[in-house]
Amino acid sequence: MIIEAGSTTVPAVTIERVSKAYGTGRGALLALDKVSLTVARGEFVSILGASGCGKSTLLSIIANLDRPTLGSVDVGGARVGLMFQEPALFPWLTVNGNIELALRTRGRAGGAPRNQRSPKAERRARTAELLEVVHLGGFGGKRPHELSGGMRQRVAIARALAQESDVLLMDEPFAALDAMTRDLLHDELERIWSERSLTVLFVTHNVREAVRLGDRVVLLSSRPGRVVEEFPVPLDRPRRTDSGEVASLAAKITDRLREEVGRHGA
Ligand SMILES: Nc1ncnc2c1ncn2[C@@H]1O[C@H](COP(=O)(O)OP(=O)(O)OP(=O)(O)O)[C@@H](O)[C@H]1O
Repeated sequence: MIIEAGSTTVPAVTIERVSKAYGTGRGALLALDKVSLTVARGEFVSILGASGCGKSTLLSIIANLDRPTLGSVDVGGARVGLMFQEPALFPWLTVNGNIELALRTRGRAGGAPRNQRSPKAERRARTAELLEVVHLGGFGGKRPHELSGGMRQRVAIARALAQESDVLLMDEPFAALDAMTRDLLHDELERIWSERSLTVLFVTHNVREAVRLGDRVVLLSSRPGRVVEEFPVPLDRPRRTDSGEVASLAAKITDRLREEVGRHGA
């Protein structure tokens, strides 16, 4: 749900003419070339592009893990969370332990203290709540290796919520999952996104997934990454990945993507 102030949308992320070169001189590699993009608060934007077009580089810059060579990114003080293809949970900690650690590094249990509980008891209660949100109630005592890939990604979503992220950057988070689990997680992510008014930038190679989830699909060119075209997705939610409407817009975007990949001989 895009958040508006009066009749204008409120930007959550403003990317202005961001270029990124790795290395210097003749050996320099231009990964991003003057990428500009504004994402509204509460918007879900899918970013699509061929392999190596700089999608991960762009997310690292937005997360302030890397700096642009030129240009700027403004997240207006929002808390930015990152989620990767691999959930990167601590294997020696239980599910509860992984979430509680995220709450501890946030320095509080999330939200205002609601009663006289100790910080530890508050973290426990908050962890239990978050596990319910991702439909993992009762799994808090398990260790990551005891969970399926889909369940581990749900823990990663709960951890991102524990960090109270306003903006969630997702780098192919469901790419390693089977189609059925992916469908389920699409539904859950969409529910959590709309309930919590999150802003999401979702990187994927999968065109249908991009259309299934996005308010907008932003197509990046092959290296160097540039914004080639943006496709609004005017389809009612919830959508189904295998619906005719999703397939038809995905086919149009795939044609454009092929053209772009062909142009660069990738
Ligand atoms: N630290 C680095 N040093 C040098 N080159 C890098 C570095 N990180 C990325 N690159 C190069 O920058 C380009 C963009 O990489 P990036 O990982 O951002 O692309 P991507 O679109 O996310 O790729 P993929 O879809 O394959 O994950 C690639 O050519 C990559 O080899």
